[in-house]
Amino acid sequence: MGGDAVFTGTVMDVRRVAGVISVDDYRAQVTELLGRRPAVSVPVQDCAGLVLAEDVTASVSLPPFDNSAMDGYAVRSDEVAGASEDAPVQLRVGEDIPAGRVDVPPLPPGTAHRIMTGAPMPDGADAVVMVERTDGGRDTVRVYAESASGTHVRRAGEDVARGTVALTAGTVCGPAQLGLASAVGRDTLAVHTPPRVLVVSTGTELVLPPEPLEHGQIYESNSIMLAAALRSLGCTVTTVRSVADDVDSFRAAIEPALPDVDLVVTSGGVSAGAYEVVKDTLTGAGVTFTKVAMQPGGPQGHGTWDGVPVVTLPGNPVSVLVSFEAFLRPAILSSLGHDDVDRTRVRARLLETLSSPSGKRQFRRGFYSRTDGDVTGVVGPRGGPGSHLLAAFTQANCLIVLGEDVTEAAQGSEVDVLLF
Ligand SMILES: Nc1nc2c(c(=O)[nH]1)N[C@H]1C(S)=C(S)[C@@H](COP(=O)(O)OP(=O)(O)OC[C@H]3O[C@@H](n4cnc5c(N)ncnc54)[C@H](O)[C@@H]3O)O[C@H]1N2
Ligand code: MOO
Repeated sequence: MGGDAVFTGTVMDVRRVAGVISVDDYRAQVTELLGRRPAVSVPVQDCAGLVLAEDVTASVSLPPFDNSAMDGYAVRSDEVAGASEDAPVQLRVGEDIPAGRVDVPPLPPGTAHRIMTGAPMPDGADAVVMVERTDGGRDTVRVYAESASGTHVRRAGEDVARGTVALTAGTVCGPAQLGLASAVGRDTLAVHTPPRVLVVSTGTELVLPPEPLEHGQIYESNSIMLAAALRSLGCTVTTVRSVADDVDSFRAAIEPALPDVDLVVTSGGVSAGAYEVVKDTLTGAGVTFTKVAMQPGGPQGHGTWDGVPVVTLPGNPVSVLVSFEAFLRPAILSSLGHDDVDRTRVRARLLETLSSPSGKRQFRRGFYSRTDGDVTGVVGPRGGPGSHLLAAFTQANCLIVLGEDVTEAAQGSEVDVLLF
């Protein structure tokens, strides 16, 4: 079937459903809420993974001076012209020039300076003969090979010219970028630093391991997942792992921490029943609660609490992780200055037929694999659509995305897959 396959299903414009917002619009709102993190000066060694908030101009050229690419002898190329095993050229050995020598004397005619890799070329020398092409002499040296002008010489500025922009704002600082920043003399860089996040799990039923459970109680797991996901983006995370469904307890758990965090992420207490502690506390107090046209992860809220951005996620564990993928991850990456905030998206052929609610974008946990000779790959679901089915998530390496207009995606049809 491959690319010829079509989805069956009815088309529905989610924007026409009262009170429901599309995934893309909601993602844009959360991204706007988080904004752009301020630029902060950070030691270079702590910048891995962060995005530059400035152009880095080279204060020195790279290399900063002409230097030797080999251990050997700095020579005048015309003096070793024609040298060979049978007709070696003999030169007097002048100075030793190890790397780091700063008082390099010029090269007199008829002389070779012993020079090491990275050491500055002496004035008068225009080539290096590798030690292997000589007898390695200390007072005089026999040179067995000619060396054209420029041979084994690394020219000043051939990598980076002083005064030019070595790295542009918006660059993601990986090992090579941080190496270059150091090489051009920087010890700090202006970068967008990740937010400090307070993660709060609400629910009177929540118990922390290893306390024994009573019937009706469950072990708390959302804060562990969220903290891990947030830390993978570099965030500093503190957690409040279990707040009872009671407005006073919720306030008491969060308000004292607000001055020290940049973002609050809650889970639970946002749907339609009684005891919706997050909704009860924050409705009309800076947070808007919405239904997003997606499954799982429908009930959502976002806004500010005493000026601090708050994102309130639904309580079901799979909804938490899918919401992180759909909203928090792109919004945080954007706040950190990343242009590319999306997971790698590929097309894959479905290994079994899936159904999806009309008018909602469905995210199914899946396992994607490349197939030989296939530019896309194949994907099969892991577990059903239920947002309580966390175990299946641990078997997944991707999310299968079924669009709002899809009610059934047939086995063999192509679907979008977001790779973790
Ligand atoms: N009448 C309606 N009921 C529900 C609706 C609805 O639209 N109308 N939406 C359903 C959907 S979809 C979701 S998702 C949930 C969201 O509910 P809440 O955000 O209020 O979450 P809770 O009820 O507090 O918890 C849901 C579920 O998740 C478990 N949970 C919560 N926190 C944790 C945690 N930290 N660790 C592990 N598990 C957690 C909780 O025990 C519940 O089973 O509402 C539906 N209902
Ligand atoms: O939309 Mo809820 O998050 O599935 O179970």
